[in-house]
Amino acid sequence: MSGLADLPPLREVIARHGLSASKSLGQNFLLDGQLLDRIARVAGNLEAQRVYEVGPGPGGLTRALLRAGATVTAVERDRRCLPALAELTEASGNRLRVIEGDALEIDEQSEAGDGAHIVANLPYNVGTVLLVRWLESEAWPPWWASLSLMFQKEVAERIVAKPGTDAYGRLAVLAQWRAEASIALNVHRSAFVPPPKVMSAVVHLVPKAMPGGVDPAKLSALTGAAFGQRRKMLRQSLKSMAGALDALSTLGIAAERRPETLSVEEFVAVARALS
Ligand SMILES: C[S@@+](CC[C@H](N)C(=O)[O-])C[C@H]1O[C@@H](n2cnc3c(N)ncnc32)[C@H](O)[C@@H]1O
Repeated sequence: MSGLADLPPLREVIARHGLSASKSLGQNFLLDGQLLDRIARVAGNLEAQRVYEVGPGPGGLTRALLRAGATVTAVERDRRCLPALAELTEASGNRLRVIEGDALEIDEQSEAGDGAHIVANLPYNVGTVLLVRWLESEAWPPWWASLSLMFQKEVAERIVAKPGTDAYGRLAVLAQWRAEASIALNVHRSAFVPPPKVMSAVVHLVPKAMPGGVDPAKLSALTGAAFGQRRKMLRQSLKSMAGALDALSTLGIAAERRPETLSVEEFVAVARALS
């Protein structure tokens, strides 16, 4: 039986299985083994850890995760990729289990198991929907141990943005409320086949230990209303949200401020008062 070291180069696998990249599935593949190892290391030491990978495609990142010693559950929508992934399952001595399906539909917690590290290189629209779902988990700490996710650079910058910047908005407040969020790695567009139009970056998020008492839906509604009219003062943008202006006044937050001047902690304090 062949092992991971004996696998043919990814380019060969892609050609043999006819895996031309599909635009509608947001497919841009990474083929450079060293870069893929660096991306896998963003998740930390994966020796004997469980990983949930979304969108393995032909399996470049999956190979790196397996090389790092992880046991991987992967969900892939494109059935054309399954034969190439089956070869990886065999070469890894069954440390890879592949589920054919849509990551937005499956019961990921029971498939991946509590404590799994989530790693994904996804089309950015699917990635942001999943990120918000993982961050808005009712149970906290959540079922996952960490998130290492590739985004287009502009989205990555919105996740880690600080108050007072143009990139600061709902995504920054939600992400930094519940996690330590950082850009771990920039990835040049030329690393992908085919190259996308924009640069990418891997964001690393680790859940924060935190007290409860804040309803994620309230924080989402609050930041949605405030940043939905980001040029307006809070007095205007929050006027139709029951209790919001009273909460601002109780907390000593001036209603004349604009949303990008509020810290994550101030948004969370208002959401707590509304929860
Ligand atoms: C950008 S490619 C990355 C492939 C591979 N991980 C790599 O780094 O080379 C995104 C992958 O996600 C898959 N994908 C897209 N939407 C998906 C979804 N909703 N559920 C599961 N997989 C999806 C695509 O088929 C594709 O294989």
